[in-house]
Amino acid sequence: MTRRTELLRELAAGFAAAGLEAPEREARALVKAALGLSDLDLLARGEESVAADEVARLRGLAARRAGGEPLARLTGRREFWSLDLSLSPDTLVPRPDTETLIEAALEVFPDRSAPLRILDLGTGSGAILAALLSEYPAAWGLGVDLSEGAARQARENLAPLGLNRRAAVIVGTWDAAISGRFDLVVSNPPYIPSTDIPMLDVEVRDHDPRLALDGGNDGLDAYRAIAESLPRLLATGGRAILELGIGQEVEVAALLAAKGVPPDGPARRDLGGVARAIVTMAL
Ligand SMILES: C[S@@+](CC[C@H](N)C(=O)[O-])C[C@H]1O[C@@H](n2cnc3c(N)ncnc32)[C@H](O)[C@@H]1O
Repeated sequence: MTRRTELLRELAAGFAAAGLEAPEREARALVKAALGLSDLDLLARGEESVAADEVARLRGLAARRAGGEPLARLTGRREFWSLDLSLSPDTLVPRPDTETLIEAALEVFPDRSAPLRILDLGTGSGAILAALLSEYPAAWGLGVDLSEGAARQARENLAPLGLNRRAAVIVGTWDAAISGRFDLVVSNPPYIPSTDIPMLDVEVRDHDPRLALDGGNDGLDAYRAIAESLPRLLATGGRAILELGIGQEVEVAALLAAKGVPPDGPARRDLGGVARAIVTMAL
């Protein structure tokens, strides 16, 4: 018989030996997610036993976690903007930093009842689109992704949230299949320079799809394509909000300005102080 506390200790010891940064926290997160338990279940009812088949399952998951597989990949789920999203191998794990884009949107479009037309380029799991539609109940949105698997996943995430009636997701390359204008164009494009990809943490390099990471030689390919199309995609008064990789603000601002859609000021910073969301001036 294995008690919850014993299992936690065993998994944490394995994670520490594997060099994970926060072994106890990781063990708690894995046990909670895999067994559907709360912090209270672990704290106040830690002496309860775990069934042998569950222990075996958890040991298997822990071995994968110790090998560098992110928790979100093991559970197939990730929370973004308090929305519970499903992942597939075709989707990036949405990052907390990306919530800076949602905050920027709420700042520049403060009227929550506005019937915004929203375009999310490279929608992946649909995280950004779902968060925006949940904040703007009268808005309508279109998600685009080159990956068919990601587009399918985005649709599967929008439906249980009741957002599919106000959204469509299509497969395509950036704006190729799109006509019409939008009040808000958002994108978290792939922005890692191709040659940096082998140096990324194993959790990212081996578990996020390459299509979601690779921004070409200098990391800016997607921004060039998006900047080119913004003038024909934005409606009067429209704004674009683009996520930036570390140190990309100056170059992306110049790309946008060159196409007549300059930033409205400094990029909004994420919680780590990184210039993360660049916002264009209203057209
Ligand atoms: C960094 S991920 C962002 C995913 C999601 N929006 C998020 O923030 O979690 C970039 C997304 O762009 C998509 N993508 C890459 N190249 C593309 C292209 N040429 N046209 C459209 N989408 C593309 C990828 O498949 C991936 O889903």
